[in-house]
Amino acid sequence: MDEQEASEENKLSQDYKELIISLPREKGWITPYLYLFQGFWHSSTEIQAISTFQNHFQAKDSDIVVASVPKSGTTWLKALTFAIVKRQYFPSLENHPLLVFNPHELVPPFEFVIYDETNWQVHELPKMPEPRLFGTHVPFTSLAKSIKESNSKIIYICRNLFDTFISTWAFVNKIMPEFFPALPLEEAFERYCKGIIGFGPSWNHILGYWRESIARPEKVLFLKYEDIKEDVVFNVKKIAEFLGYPFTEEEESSGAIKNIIKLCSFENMKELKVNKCGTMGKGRVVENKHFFRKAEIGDWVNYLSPSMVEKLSKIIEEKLSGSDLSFRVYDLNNCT
Ligand SMILES: Nc1ncnc2c1ncn2[C@@H]1O[C@H](COP(=O)(O)OS(=O)(=O)O)[C@@H](OP(=O)(O)O)[C@H]1O
Repeated sequence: MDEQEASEENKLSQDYKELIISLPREKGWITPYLYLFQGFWHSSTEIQAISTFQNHFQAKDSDIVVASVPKSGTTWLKALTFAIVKRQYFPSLENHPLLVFNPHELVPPFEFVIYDETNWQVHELPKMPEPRLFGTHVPFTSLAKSIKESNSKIIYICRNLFDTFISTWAFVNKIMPEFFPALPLEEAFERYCKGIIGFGPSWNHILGYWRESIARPEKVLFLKYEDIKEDVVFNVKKIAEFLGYPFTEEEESSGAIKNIIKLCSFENMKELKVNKCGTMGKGRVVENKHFFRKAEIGDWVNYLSPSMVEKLSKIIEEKLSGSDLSFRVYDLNNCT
């Protein structure tokens, strides 16, 4: 066992060490290994956090869970959800929490904050004002049972997998521990195509929430990054209605929707001090600025070779076939 692996393993309790050893494993992107747990690839510390979450989390009917594939618009959707749902308490944009907190702090993730051994915020749960807002990258099948059985709501965001892959690869290379070698694009791509990425295979993650949104449309709202970009007003109204916080005509005419959109826009958020200079996490400290890169549709054209595009296109076509699900891969506004 090398030094990095040992340091990951040290964070685990004995029971989890035994579980982890029994799982299939592959080389990780920013951790020594990813392990196949309940059909998806996770780091060892994520598995411990997910299991604790599954065993202990008690959902309330008023809870809202922002779920996503990593690097598909989570930060944006968390900001929009917080601004929409909590607008009664923060009607003014001049002293809004989103101006001084990163969206991941306001909508904490189960697996990286609440049930993560290093950050451990379980004691905060009883203090959270309702509706409680949570984030997660955990696949639908691995969510705590009480979320599925309660009347809590889930809003899910995903993004075309070409941009999601590039966004992930760029992010990983920025937050990589110094002693870790840089991850070449080609190597990352091969692992991605095999589904070996944290919380992957990404297509199975997407299909899990997609199918649930069809079976229970009142429970899961399925959103695509590209659709929100194309018509953000329509989607903000849709999110508000789905969550049970619709905008009144008066709010609409007074510019409440436009204000929320502006507050949560990439251009605004990226320039805030908290997002330029702030950090998050205790174990692996991540600079908030890395959550804001380009926010474009189709940036992948600058990175992927024709053969890579062909390979990933075929995989996506095969994996999503029969699901009635497809993605826009170029920004139509920038197409000539
Ligand atoms: N406000 C806002 N509006 C639109 N787009 C935004 C916004 N904030 C972040 N981003 C872009 O989203 C990408 C990061 O994805 P996530 O937020 O899902 O990352 S994470 O999973 O929470 O780490 C990443 O995309 P890329 O730029 O393509 O890498 C971010 O730039």
